[in-house]
Amino acid sequence: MSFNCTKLLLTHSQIWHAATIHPFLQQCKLGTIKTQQFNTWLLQDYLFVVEFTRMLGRVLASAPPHHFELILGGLAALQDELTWFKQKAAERQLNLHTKKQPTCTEYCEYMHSLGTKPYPVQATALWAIELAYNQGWQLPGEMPAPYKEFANRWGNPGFTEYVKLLEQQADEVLETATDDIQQQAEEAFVKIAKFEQDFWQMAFNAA
Ligand SMILES: Cc1ncc(C[n+]2csc(CCO)c2C)c(N)n1
Repeated sequence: MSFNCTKLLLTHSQIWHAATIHPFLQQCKLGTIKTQQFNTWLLQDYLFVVEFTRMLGRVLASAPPHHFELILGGLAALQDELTWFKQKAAERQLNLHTKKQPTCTEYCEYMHSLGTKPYPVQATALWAIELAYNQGWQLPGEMPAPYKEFANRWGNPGFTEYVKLLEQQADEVLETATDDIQQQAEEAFVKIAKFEQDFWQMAFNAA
């Protein structure tokens, strides 16, 4: 089998499972998540998405021109995403000028470090980060209000399509990458899976 995103998911199915199926999301689905847990996630995720926006800017700077369209679409969508996060925080009377928790800080620093990695590694990381939310919010099934809005935002068919196109772009450059770069991409995938699991746990621990 050639080296691609499917292979990464198959090779690391267990850790990917832990990244996308977490009690935090299960309790959103059950409606039993505590406000403090959810609000912690919301605030920390806003801070994460700010740094993710910067990461996507760096991915664009490393990408071949025929990959620009998808990445530029993603960057444009982040304007709305950040505004929406601010709205959700305001509705809950949360202060966005909050300190990042250590897990969030570490993940953001890792995203920053990806900027010096070869493009196939960055494309793989971008796909993995988006897939984690696409699957994570989709897998539990229909969620009750107010979580339904969150689940739909990242579980909807349009977002699923975007993530598929990110996978295609990553696959295209992974297939012809050197063994060393493929190995770096694999390391990035595993690291991101662990960060995703830690991020859910960080919010869950806020109970
Ligand atoms: C910890 C964490 N991991 C992944 C995402 C996914 N994500 C990052 S930016 C964005 C908006 C669309 O590109 C989405 C869905 C997240 N939000 N938080």
